[in-house]
Amino acid sequence: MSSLPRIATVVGSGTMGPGIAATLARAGVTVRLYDISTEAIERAEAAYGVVQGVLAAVDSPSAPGGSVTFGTDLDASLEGSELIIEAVPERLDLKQKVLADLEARIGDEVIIATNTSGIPITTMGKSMTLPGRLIGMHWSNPPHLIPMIEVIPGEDTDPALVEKLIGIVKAFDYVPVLEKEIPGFVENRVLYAILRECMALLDEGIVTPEGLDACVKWGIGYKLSVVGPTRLLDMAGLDIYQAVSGYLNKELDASTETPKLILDKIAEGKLGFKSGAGMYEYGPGDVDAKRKEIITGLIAARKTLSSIPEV
Ligand SMILES: NC(=O)C1=CN([C@@H]2O[C@H](COP(=O)(O)OP(=O)(O)OC[C@H]3O[C@@H](n4cnc5c(N)ncnc54)[C@H](O)[C@@H]3O)[C@@H](O)[C@H]2O)C=CC1
Ligand SMILES: Cc1ncc(C(=O)O)c(C(=O)O)c1O
Repeated sequence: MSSLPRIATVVGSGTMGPGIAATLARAGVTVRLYDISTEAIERAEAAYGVVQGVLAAVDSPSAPGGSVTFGTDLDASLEGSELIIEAVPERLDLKQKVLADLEARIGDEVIIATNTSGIPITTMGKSMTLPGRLIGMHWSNPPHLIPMIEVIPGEDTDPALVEKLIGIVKAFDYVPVLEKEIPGFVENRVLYAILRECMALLDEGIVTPEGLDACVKWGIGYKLSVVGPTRLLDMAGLDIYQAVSGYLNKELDASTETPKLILDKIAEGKLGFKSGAGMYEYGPGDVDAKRKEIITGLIAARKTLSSIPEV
């Protein structure tokens, strides 16, 4: 029998919601995508069409019977749902409010998974009557293309739920990574360590944005897409790591605040693709073209990586 829920609800249809919904639907789940905003639901309906094409292109597991419906009526969206995936903005107060509100509308047996980027699950569950039903399920963006999900139980999570969620993730052919709870979880701790150093290098004028992107993409990203960091150390030699880390680690950026470079851009309204400018400037049509190039590249890379042995 499939571990997948028959009906699932995704709460929040922004950047992440449509891809999450589409991935589950393609695996045969009846998915209801809910948002508080009508405009967000309209955008999600348009995004869903594009995402479906991408899932077909990567030969994502396909089972009959799945579907996505879109709506702004919460009770209708929760009707019969066995799994709720919360994907509202990354604010603890908002998430706690949404979780408490959801709980008041559902039966005790319904599981709630949160897609938080790194807020501790235990903290989030403090607003809940049954925090045992809450678990972290952190998808990576774009969620319909990155086939790995972090599974993070909080202190109060029912242990049986951990195995259940791992079974669900495997059932749609993604790789579950079980982790102990820590702010940022594993993926974003690593990503944000890289991004902190990158922003410091740009701020100090050590390299251009184009140079940084080329260096990290080919020197680090390409290699790490084939060999993980632990195996990379064996390939390089632990003695080399000792020699370099001995003088380099103390030089690395250790700031604890968001870089000024980023705060200045945000103050100018430059948020990235969503506002037409960010780290780079975009002319008419450029954002759509870049999005397309990224998706095409990720499809090609995923196919290649899926066809080679794990090292
Ligand atoms: N954007 C990313 O790259 C990733 C984001 N995440 C996490 O996923 C969550 C969602 O992120 P995004 O999709 O990027 O956010 P977003 O801001 O693009 O979308 C959030 C959506 O939630 C809706 N919303 C706000 N309040 C709501 C409520 N009370 N009920 C229902 N919907 C509500 C908004 O209208 C919006 O459409 C966050 O916790 C984020 O940290 C996780 C992985 C990657
Ligand atoms: C910049 C950034 N921040 C957070 C996340 C996340 O995983 O929550 C991502 C991502 O790629 O998924 C990200 O790029």
